[in-house]
Amino acid sequence: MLPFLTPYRHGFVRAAVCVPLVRVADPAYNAERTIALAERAAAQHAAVALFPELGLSGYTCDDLFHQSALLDATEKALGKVLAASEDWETVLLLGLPLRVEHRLLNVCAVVQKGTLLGLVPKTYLPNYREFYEKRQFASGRDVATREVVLLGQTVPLGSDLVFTCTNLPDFALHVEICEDVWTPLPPSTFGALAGATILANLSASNITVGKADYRKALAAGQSSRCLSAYLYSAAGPGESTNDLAWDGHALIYENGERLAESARFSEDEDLILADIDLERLTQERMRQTSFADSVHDQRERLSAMRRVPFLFELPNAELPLLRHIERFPFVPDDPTLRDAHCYEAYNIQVHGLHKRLQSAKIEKLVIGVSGGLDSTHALIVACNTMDKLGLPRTNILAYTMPGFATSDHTKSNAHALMQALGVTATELDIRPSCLQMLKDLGHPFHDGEPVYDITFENVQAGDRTSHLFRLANFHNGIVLGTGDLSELALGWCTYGVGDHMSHYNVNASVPKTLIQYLIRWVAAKNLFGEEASRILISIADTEISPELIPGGEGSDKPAQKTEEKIGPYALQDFNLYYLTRFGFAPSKVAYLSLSVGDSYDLPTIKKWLEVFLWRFFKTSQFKRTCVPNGPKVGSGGSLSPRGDWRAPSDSEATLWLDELRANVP
Ligand SMILES: Nc1ncnc2c1ncn2[C@@H]1O[C@H](COP(=O)(O)OP(=O)(O)OC[C@H]2O[C@@H]([n+]3cccc(C(=O)O)c3)[C@H](O)[C@@H]2O)[C@@H](O)[C@H]1O
Ligand SMILES: Nc1ncnc2c1ncn2[C@@H]1O[C@H](COP(=O)(O)OP(=O)(O)OP(=O)(O)O)[C@@H](O)[C@H]1O
Ligand SMILES: NC(=O)CC[C@H](N)C(=O)O
Repeated sequence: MLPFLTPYRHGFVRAAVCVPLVRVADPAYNAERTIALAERAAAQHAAVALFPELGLSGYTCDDLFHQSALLDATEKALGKVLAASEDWETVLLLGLPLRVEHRLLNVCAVVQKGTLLGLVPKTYLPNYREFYEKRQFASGRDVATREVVLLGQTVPLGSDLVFTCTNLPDFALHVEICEDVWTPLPPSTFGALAGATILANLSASNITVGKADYRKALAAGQSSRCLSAYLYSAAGPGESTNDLAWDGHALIYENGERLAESARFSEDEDLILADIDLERLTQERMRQTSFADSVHDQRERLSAMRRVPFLFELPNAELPLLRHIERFPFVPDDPTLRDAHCYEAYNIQVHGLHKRLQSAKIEKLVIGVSGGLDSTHALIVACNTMDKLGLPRTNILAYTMPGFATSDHTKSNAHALMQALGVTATELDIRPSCLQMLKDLGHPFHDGEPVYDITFENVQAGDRTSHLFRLANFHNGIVLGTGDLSELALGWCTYGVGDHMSHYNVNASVPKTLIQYLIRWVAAKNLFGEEASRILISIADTEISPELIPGGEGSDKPAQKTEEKIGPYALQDFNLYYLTRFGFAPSKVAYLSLSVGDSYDLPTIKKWLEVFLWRFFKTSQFKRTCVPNGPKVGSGGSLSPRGDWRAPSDSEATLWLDELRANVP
């Protein structure tokens, strides 16, 4: 088995996109520069390395393409690269002009370990505005043969080739050339439907103002629509600037996400690398059933496509993961993106509640406000919803309900918040009714014994819920739920008569790490005024606790620290995202978590992942199979049985735990 610390162990392959220095009509020089970059890609254990369109001759040769001397020399240059490739595992994608059936094709030679695996011709030749390719070239559609003899090898030729790695079947490659992806039906679409996970484009796109963004949109769009990776390499320094300019734009995209991009306009050659998550792509194809429907519709064409097998010896060495992994998948590192996510999450929540109140013709909300994160955020959403409905915020009946372990700190924050927001604030002491219930149960706490068991905890959570529901009846309102996605994943809520239940829950699809950030975001935007912002920051800074078990004598702090019990939310939200959104095995989740490169070491990651697996797969699904309504907020996140997550409440967790224990050192 490969070492744990290599991307190749976890379903990734490494891709390189190269922008060599070229000299127009100097194939010997171009071969030399190509070999130098290919060697670098091979040394980095890349599985594939892409070069630009017509890179061995230069793209801008114009009518020189019809000079035999140039064509002969370019074939010779290919022979040189082919010979150099003997020792490399990396599959090289090289651009050159090639004579076939008395026509000139613009092709990609697919080369590995001294073998010509295939030749892929350009299908769509641009012949408009600055482009005159039809003057020199024919399309791949214009030749009848499906095989040529080149440099002594018999090689398949066509845009219908899918290069499939026999020992890593998810690694399947399709190639197209520049303009091909500018068309409504790019050849790579069929490549993807035929099973290719990596689509490569050899390009020689000249640069004009704004065009780089357009290329990125194409790469993002094609990779998303095809649930694939998209590699793109535009020609760079050295191409003729007779009438055009070249920026050496190299891109690696995966399912709409940019993994790597070159610094453009460099006067030097360039090479970018990224590790592509093939498992993520194949998981996505399995999940998105419309992908298979498209295969069905195109089956005639797809079944005629040809597979070219090749072997890629996996590097048996520790390698760093060349890919940025964020600790907080629900809260992006990039400030602009994060701001946009917060705006959307918040508005989705408000929109959901707005519609529910309107359609139920109910104008009042009942909510328990603890001074903790979840109820604070739900209260903010409630206020904004009332504002939008044109109803007074006093229609929000907010109750702070101290129990046996409520700290002065959270209680005073709860009061201050309710006042600053202008809602109807009431304090309701639950201790008498809890004591009554503990007495009815015969619980020793009623007789003064410090027994703080689950019953003691849930009596308080249940009593609050019981009060809130009856208050809703009494005032003709609905109970606003506050429990978040992370708690639902971990089963960290009191079932039924407890914080599990409400009439509508705006937080059900919002993970704790995002709630924490949303509260800071609302404060930073000062959406509810200075005083509210100050309190929001204080709440966001408070240690997370359910406050159900009292601290020691004279202590104002509750005994429970949630994250000591169920693990840091930073880790558990990470686990939640990768397990439920992508279906990755626990060992891969641990590997990704370690690849974040922050202060969490592997034993810590493993320990809390084990807790997550046990709680998520074994003990808490019954809580998720019956949850109140609430809007789905993020792509990685709804556990509603009516939406994203339908699962048996009586399954085993052994499989996941064993996989973790067996495969994580
Ligand atoms: N598979 C299954 N199908 C159907 N029912 C099942 C079941 N497994 C257990 N049960 C039943 O469910 C009971 C367990 O569920 P439950 O009554 O909810 O109790 P439980 O999950 O044991 O306790 C709730 C936990 O959530 C924590 N909590 C509560 C409230 C708020 C927060 C917070 O921080 O936000 C945290 C609290 O500290 C405690 O650890 C079992 O005693 C059993 O009766
Ligand atoms: N002292 C309290 N007063 C009023 N409501 C409370 C109180 N404690 C808990 N609740 C209600 O029960 C819900 C669950 O309690 P819990 O303490 O888990 O959540 P929270 O305090 O809002 O946020 P966090 O989960 O971050 O602590 C709260 O969101 C709140 O609606
Ligand atoms: N070489 C090409 O096929 C270039 C055409 C493409 N539309 C571009 O501008 O990049």
